[in-house]
Amino acid sequence: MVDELTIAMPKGRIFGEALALFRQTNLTIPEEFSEDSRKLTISLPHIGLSFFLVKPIDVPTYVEYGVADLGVVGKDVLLEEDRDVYELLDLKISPCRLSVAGKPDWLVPLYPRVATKYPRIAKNYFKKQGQQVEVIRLSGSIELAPIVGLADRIVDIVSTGRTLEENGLVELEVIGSITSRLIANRASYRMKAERITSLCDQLQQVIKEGARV
Ligand SMILES: Nc1ncnc2c1ncn2[C@@H]1O[C@H](COP(=O)(O)OP(=O)(O)OP(=O)(O)O)[C@@H](O)[C@H]1O
Ligand SMILES: O=P(O)(O)OC[C@H]1O[C@H](OP(=O)(O)OP(=O)(O)O)[C@H](O)[C@@H]1O
Repeated sequence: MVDELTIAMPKGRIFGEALALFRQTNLTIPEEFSEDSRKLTISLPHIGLSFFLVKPIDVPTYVEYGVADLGVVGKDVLLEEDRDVYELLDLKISPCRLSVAGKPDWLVPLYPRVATKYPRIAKNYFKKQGQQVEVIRLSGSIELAPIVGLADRIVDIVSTGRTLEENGLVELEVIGSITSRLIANRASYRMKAERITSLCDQLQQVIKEGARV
C-alpha cells in the first residue's frame, strides 16, 4: 500500500508553476484543480495525494505541525519563518532576489529605518553588516515607504525591477537569490520515506528536463 501524502500549496504567484511541475510527473492531476478553484482542500485518492491551498507565508507552519507532509514555498519565506522543517528540493520556479533598495543619492542617517515584509531577514542582514537599523514591518506596497518618508531603505523582492524603476528607486545590495523549495515535515520524511523520495526523484527529473529545454 502506498503512503498518502498531503501537500501544502501556496496560493498566488507560485501556485500555477508548482502545479505545472506536479502535472509533469507521472501523477494524474485532474484539470478542475487549477488556479481558478476556490476550494482549499483537494483530495485525489486515486493518486494518494491531497493538497491544501494556503497563504505562502503559512506553508512552513502547516508542514512543521505535520498537517501537511510536504509544502511548496519561496526561500524568502523559509528564511523569514525559520520553521523546523526539511528543505528537500530547489524547484527552480518563481526566481527572484531579495534586495536592499532605496532612493538614489539618499543621505542615510546613522540609525536608518528599513521597511520590509521580512523583518527577521532584514535584522540579520544589517546585523552582519554591523549596521544598526530600525526595522518597520509592512505587509505590501513596500516601495511606497521610502517615497513617503516612512523609511530610508527597504528590503524586498526584486524580479523584473519594474516596481523599483516605476517608483524612482534603485536596487542597492542583493541579499540573496530566491526560488521556490519543496519542504517536508521531519516525521513524515522518516515515516513516508519511500513515497516522498519517489516524488522528489520524479520532480527532480522534470526540473532537469525543464532546464535542458
Ligand atoms: N515579483 C515576483 N516575481 C517572482 N517571484 C516572486 C515575486 N514576488 C514574490 N515572489 C515569490 O513568490 C512567493 C509568493 O509571492 P506572492 O506574491 O504570491 O505571495 P505574497 O508575497 O505572500 O503575497 P500575498 O500577501 O498577496 O499573499 C514569494 O514568497 C517569493 O518567493
Ligand atoms: O521587480 P518586479 O518584477 O517589479 O517585482 C517586485 C515586486 O513584486 C512583489 O510585490 P507584489 O506584486 O507581491 O505586491 P505586494 O508586495 O504589494 O503585495 C515585490 O514585493 C515587489 O514589490
